Amino acid sequence: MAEHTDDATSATGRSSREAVAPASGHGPTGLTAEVRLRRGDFTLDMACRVRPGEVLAVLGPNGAGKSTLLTALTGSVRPERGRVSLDGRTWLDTERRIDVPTHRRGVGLLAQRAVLFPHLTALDNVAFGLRTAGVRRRPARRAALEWLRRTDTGELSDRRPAELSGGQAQRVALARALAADPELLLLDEPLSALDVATAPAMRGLLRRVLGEQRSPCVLVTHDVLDAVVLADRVVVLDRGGVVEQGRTRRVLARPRTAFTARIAGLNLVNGSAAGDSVETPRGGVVHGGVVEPAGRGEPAAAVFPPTAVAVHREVPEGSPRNAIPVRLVGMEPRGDAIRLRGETDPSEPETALAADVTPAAVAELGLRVGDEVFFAVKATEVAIHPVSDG
Ligand SMILES: Nc1ncnc2c1ncn2[C@@H]1O[C@H](COP(=O)(O)OP(=O)(O)OP(=O)(O)O)[C@@H](O)[C@H]1O
Repeated sequence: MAEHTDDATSATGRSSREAVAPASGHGPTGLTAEVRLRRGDFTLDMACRVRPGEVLAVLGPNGAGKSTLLTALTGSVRPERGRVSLDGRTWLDTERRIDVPTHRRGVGLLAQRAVLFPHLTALDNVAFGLRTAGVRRRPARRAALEWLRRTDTGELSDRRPAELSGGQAQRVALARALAADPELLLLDEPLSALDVATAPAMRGLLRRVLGEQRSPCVLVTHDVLDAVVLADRVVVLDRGGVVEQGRTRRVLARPRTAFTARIAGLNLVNGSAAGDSVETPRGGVVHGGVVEPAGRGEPAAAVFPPTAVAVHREVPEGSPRNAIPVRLVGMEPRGDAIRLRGETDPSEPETALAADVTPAAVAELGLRVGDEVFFAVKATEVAIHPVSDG
């Protein structure tokens, strides 16, 4: 996935460094969008930029404007003011009265539930888009079969949607969206309708195929794990505006709004994959259960909830625990518990981890901010995920 800076998304403002890029003709520049769109009492007013091959996750509470942003990008609703361009081609410019219709925007959309033609086989569903783009029947079917293989549904090519599970149908819908070689890929809660047994495999598949994509991708999700695994950058919307944005890891590690803090309630230890563990750049190792295998040395994260962490003064012995040395940098009440924040690397505050412990445990250990302690977590509580570089 692409390299980028932190601040490629900003609240709308003409003085912003993120003014819409001029049509350059110097190769792909990705998506640039600046929209103001009113729906009833609600106004979406934001700007974002997504580079070629980059995945931008859009997070935010219900009603924040995530779906409204997608309608502005697809062209199904026209913003009252705005500009949208893709690789320097203008899709929308309200000042210049340009508004390219949806069907000419080259958008591939994967929705919550697969929308497939019920009377067509999986193969014909995927080939359909290619046929309408003028590809002849046989090459279209060949390409469609290849896309089904890439989404692990090659053996389902003759089935109709009614004969597919939700997860299988979603894979076919992904194949269809990608087969059309979209200029912009939009994923609208692509995993939220899948059950807990199916979602991880689909998330892994998305990670693989998005890693190979050159078009920019906007991913709307409620699940912070989707952002961690799939996105290079995140933008957090609230009441129609951008409240946080930046590289995924940084935004989640240093949340600046209550919403982000709530959704970011997962510990992440980033490093590189080594079988059923993650090796950190400073030589630490965290063991866990592999959710999706990653090649040795690939970027990976060990993920665990603060409630799974126990705090010790000394390294706990004789149990299958990870013991991560930390310096306590924060202590605050959280419901019935106390949330401790522990810094693992003073030069990188974003590596801080959280532990939810009882007030009794804090009193018993006599914990104070500044103490050097160990955060212990059982390997069975840790999930190892391959992650984006974000
Ligand atoms: N057609 C419409 N007419 C009037 N208001 C609308 C319309 N569509 C959406 N809204 C309002 O716009 C606001 C943003 O809605 P939107 O669906 O974009 O939020 P969201 O972030 O996608 O929420 P969710 O996570 O619940 O899907 C909401 O207050 C919603 O009520």
